[in-house]
Amino acid sequence: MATTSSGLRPAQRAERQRVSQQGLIHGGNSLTRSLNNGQNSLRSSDTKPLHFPPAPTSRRSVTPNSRSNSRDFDDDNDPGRVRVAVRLRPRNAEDLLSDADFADCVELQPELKRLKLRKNNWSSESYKFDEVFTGTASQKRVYEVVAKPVVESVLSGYNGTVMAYGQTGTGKTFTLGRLGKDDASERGIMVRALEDIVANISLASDTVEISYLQAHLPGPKKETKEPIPADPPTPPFTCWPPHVPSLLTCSTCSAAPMPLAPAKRNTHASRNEDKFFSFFRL
Ligand SMILES: Nc1ncnc2c1ncn2[C@@H]1O[C@H](COP(=O)(O)OP(=O)(O)OP(=O)(O)O)[C@@H](O)[C@H]1O
Repeated sequence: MATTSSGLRPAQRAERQRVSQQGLIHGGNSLTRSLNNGQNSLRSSDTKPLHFPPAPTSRRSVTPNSRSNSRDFDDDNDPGRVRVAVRLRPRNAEDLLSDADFADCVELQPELKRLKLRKNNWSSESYKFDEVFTGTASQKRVYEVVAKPVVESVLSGYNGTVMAYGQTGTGKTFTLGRLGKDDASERGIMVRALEDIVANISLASDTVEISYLQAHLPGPKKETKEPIPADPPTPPFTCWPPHVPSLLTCSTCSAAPMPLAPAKRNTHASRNEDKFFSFFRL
């Protein structure tokens, strides 16, 4: 988001806690077909397809973070760009307790795929995304719109990455990493992607390589001022046999220890600005 916290009213600052962006990076032409970082990540193995899947004509491609007064450019013809969705999480108990009402500073326009930030009564900025999810969007819908096309590309032989970006407490872990042990409908992108990948590969001949990376800004954080060391990148790892529980276990084992630091807005904050989840079919 282009707005800085220093210029925000309290309600706007609180609203920023609810808004996170999920960006997609994948190599195929698919729904959230954004970016073919494809040419570089194309596998040259004889056993893998070396063509891009055809671009579905029904899928729109728009550019995030365009101000409303800027030129909208429909770059459906740009197969290489990153596609970005924004998800507003529902108000949590703390928001409800403080009777925070965000409607006066943030307006979602899902049908236009826009998010409007009101700076004051006279001025607002509008940002356009590939997809806009309101607080009622289900985990299933977010997966199907944002990540499933990446999975489809991976199954076609390309590498793919789903990245969640946002301030602490905006729902990155919820969107990507929720396991759904108690409520299966809460399964996040990671679990759903693994389920689809494992269901569509040959257990006899395929291997899946996964990389899970969490990144945050090194140095003091605004809310606590204590320094938090940067995570080392988690190296890609492979699992055999490739079934979901073992992949998730490997993911947990391989992940660098996560620094946890309670924040005002998230008592379980991992303090990660970005979470990436990449998968490669080998
Ligand atoms: N879409 C959602 N629906 C319901 N609850 C949500 C949603 N998104 C997030 N939450 C809740 O909001 C809280 C903060 O979410 P989460 O821990 O995923 O944030 P985060 O962005 O990963 O934070 P951090 O970067 O500090 O780890 C959690 O209690 C989570 O369950």
